[in-house]
Amino acid sequence: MADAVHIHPAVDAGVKPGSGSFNGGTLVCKCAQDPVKVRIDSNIAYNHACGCTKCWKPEGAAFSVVAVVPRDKLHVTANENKLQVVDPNAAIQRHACKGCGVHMYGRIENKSHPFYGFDFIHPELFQESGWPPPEFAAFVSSVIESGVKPDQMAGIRSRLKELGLEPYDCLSPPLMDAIATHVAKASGVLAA
Ligand SMILES: N[C@@H](CCC(=O)N[C@@H](CSCO)C(=O)NCC(=O)O)C(=O)O
Ligand SMILES: [Zn+2]
Ligand SMILES: [Zn+2]
Repeated sequence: MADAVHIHPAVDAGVKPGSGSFNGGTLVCKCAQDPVKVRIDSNIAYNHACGCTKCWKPEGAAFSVVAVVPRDKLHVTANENKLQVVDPNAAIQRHACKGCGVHMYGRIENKSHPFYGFDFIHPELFQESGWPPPEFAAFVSSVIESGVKPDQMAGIRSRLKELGLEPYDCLSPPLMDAIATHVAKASGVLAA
């Protein structure tokens, strides 16, 4: 039998509820010395598991856990010189630590992108606990692009459902609606 796929260490033992009063904290990379630190001065939103090939995942995990914060609530507070952009051509410019490879934040620079104004972060990097848990799983079919066998997908989707993470092959319906609304307003189909 193929080895069981690990979704992500933050959810493999069950999705832990948040404290209900989380309001930010400090993300810390995995370098033993001179870690990069990023301060977040707000709660996180739309926390989800993501199966896409571009989001950073810890060793052995098939999914990342990723959420958004307003870009003006994010500040790099230590060792910013260790950060480099993984792919300058991607919509989300992921700033990774050159020492440990962890992605500290992903920023959208294109002002007409539907999610402009939000930065993507991995809440497991908070030194504080209590952040709101992932709510759904996005880009589930994309794990095949990272090497998961297609015949493992039924098991992965049922495990995600068991964890309460509804699997979607793009984003969740509210986020897809937000994208379509943005596009319809930009084209004039909907009043801005
Ligand atoms: N099948 C592709 C999908 C990649 C993709 O579109 N990822 C999304 C979600 S990332 C956070 O949820 C996205 O918006 N990407 C834009 C970008 O990465 O710049 C794959 O798996 O690579
Ligand atoms: Zn590092
Ligand atoms: Zn992703």
